[in-house]
Amino acid sequence: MFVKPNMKINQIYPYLSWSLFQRSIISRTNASSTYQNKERILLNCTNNNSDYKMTTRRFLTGYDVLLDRRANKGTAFSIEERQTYRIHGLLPPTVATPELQVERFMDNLRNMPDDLSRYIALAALQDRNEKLFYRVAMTYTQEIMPLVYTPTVGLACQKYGLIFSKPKGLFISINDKGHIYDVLSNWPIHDVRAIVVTDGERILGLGDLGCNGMGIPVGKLSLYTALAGVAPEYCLPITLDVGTNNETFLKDKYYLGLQHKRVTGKEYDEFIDEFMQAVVKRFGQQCLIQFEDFANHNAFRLLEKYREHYCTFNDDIQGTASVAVAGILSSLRITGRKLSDNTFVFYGAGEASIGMSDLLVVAMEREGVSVEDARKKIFLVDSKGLVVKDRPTGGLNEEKKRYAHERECIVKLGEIVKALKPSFLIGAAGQGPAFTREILEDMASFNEHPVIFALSNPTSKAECTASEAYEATKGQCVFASGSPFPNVDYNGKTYIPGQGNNSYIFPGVGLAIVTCGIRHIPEELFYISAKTLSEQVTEEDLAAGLVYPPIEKIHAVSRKIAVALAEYSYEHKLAAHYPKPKDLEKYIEENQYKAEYSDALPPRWDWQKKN
Ligand SMILES: O=C([O-])CC(=O)C(=O)O
Ligand SMILES: [Mg+2]
Repeated sequence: MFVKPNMKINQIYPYLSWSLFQRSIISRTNASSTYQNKERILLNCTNNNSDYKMTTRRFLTGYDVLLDRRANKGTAFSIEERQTYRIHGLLPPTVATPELQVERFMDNLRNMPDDLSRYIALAALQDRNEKLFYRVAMTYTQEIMPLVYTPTVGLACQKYGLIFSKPKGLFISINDKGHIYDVLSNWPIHDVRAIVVTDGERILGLGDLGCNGMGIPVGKLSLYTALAGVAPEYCLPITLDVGTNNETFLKDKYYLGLQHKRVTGKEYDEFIDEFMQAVVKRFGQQCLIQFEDFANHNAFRLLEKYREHYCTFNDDIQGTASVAVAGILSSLRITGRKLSDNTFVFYGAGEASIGMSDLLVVAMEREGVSVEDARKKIFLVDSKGLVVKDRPTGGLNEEKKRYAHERECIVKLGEIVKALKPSFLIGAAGQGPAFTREILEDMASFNEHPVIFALSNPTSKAECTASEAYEATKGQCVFASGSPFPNVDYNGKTYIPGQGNNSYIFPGVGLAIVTCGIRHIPEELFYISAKTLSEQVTEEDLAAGLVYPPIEKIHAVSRKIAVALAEYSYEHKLAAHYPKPKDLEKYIEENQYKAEYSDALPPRWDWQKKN
C-alpha cells in the first residue's frame, strides 16, 4: 500500500503497523506535539501527488531512524519518541541532552592522537547525526574549523584513498560524459540550491590531488551550514574526475579516481559544458555553482565563459579577492592612508593574486582613481620574477598583462621588495616559505605598519608564520594568513593573527543566493561583501592588530554579508524570490538552519520530484 498525500494520520496507522500501545501514546500528546508535526510533514512533502515518486514510505520508523543522518538524534531521543518510532530498546536507557552529547563528543575528540583522526571522527559524526555535527561545529567553531577545513582538510585529501567511507556528494567522471544528468539524478534530493565543484587539479597549495580533492567541496559546504546556516539539504559537493597528473596517485592502488592522465582540450570543455547544462536541467537555473580549486589555466577561462550565463562564481578568484580587499580596507584604518597611496606587491600571479588585484582596482576607482593609475600601484611576482612588459623570460597570460609594468625585470623577491618599497606584501603563490627575515625587516624599515598577508594554504604553504612576521617587524606589522596560526607572545604583548580566508565570504554569499534566489553574481557582490566584512571590524579589533572580526563572530558576520547582498540584489532585480521580504534581515534569519533537534517525525530525505 502507498501512502497518499491527502491521507490523515489515522489512515496510515495500519501501514506503519504501530501497536495500540504506541497509538495511545500519540493520542495523549498535545496539539503542538509530534502528532501534528507528522501531518504537517506529510503534507509538505506531498502536496502534489503527481509530482512525486510514490515508491517508498514517506517517513522513517524503526531502525532506519537511527541510520538516517538527518533524522537521528542518538541518545537524545526521548522515551516517548523511542516508543513512537519503534526504536525503544535500540538505545541505552539514559536520555542525553543535546548539550551533553556535544560535550561528550568534544571530550572524545580532544583525546584523539592527531588531527587526521579528528577529521575522521567529525566526518563519521556528520554521517551519523548531522544535527549534532553542526551543533558541535557551531558551538566550537574556532576549534572545529581547522579540522573540517584548512589545514586538516588538505591532509585528509592527500589520504582520501584510505579514509573515504560514506558518500557526502557526487563523483562524476569523464566516463559519464553523455550521462551526467543521470548521475545528478542519483542524488536523492531534488531541491539542491548550492553546488561546490572541483576537478581536483589545484587543491589548496597542494597541487593535483585528482578525485581525492572531494574533501574540499565537502569542507566548503560544511562551512556554508556551520558559518552561515545554509540548510545542508540544499548543498551538494561534486568532484569531476577527468584523471590526474599526480604521479604518486597514478601508481597508488588505494587512489579513488581514474588512473590515467588528465583529459584536456575539447573533450574536457565538452564535459564541463555538459555538466553545467545538466545542473540547470536537474536543479534549475538558480542553483549556485561555486568553482573551487581548479588550476589557473581553467579557472579564469571557465569563469569568463560561464559568469554571464549561470549562477556561478570562482571562490579562489573572487572569494579570496573579497576577503583580501576587506583586510586591506581594514588595515587602512590602522595605517591612516588612502588606498591609492599604497604600493601592493603580490607574490604569486595566479587566481588569488589576479582576483585580488582586479578587485583592488574596483576599490581604488571608488576613490576616484582611474583604472590605469590604479593598476600602476599593483605589482605581481611569479616564478619568473616581477611581471613586466616584454619580459625576456615570457610567461605572461592575458590576466598578468593587465599588471605588466614598463620597467626592468627583477627576479628575486628580496630585491623586488627593496626596489619597490611596498606598503603591502601579499603572498598567494602556494609555494611555502618565501617571506624571509630580511624581507620582513625591510618591510618594517619602509613602513611604520607594514602589512603582511601570507595567504597560501594549508599552513605548510604559508609564505611565513605569524611569529616570524611579528618578530622580524618588532610587532609593528599587520598580519593575516589563509590558514590559522596560534596567538603570538612577543615582547610582553599578545598578538592575534587574523585569518584572511575566503571562508569569511563564501558562506554569506551562499546564504544570500539560496534564501533570495539570486540568479546572477556580478563582481559588485564581492566588493559589497568586502566592504561589509571590513565594517564589522571594531576599533578594539584594530587596536589588537586584527583586520578581520574574530572567528567567534563569523556567524553574525556571514548574515550581515548576506543581508547586504540581498539588499543590492533586490534593488538590481537579481533576486528571484518574490515578493521581496519586508525585513530582509529577519527573513534571512528565519531561513537559516538551526542545529536544534526537531520533534517532528523524521521524513525520509530521499523524496525526489519526478523530472
Ligand atoms: O580553502 C581554503 O582554505 C581557501 C581556498 O579556497 C584555497 O586555498 O584554495
Ligand atoms: Mg580554494
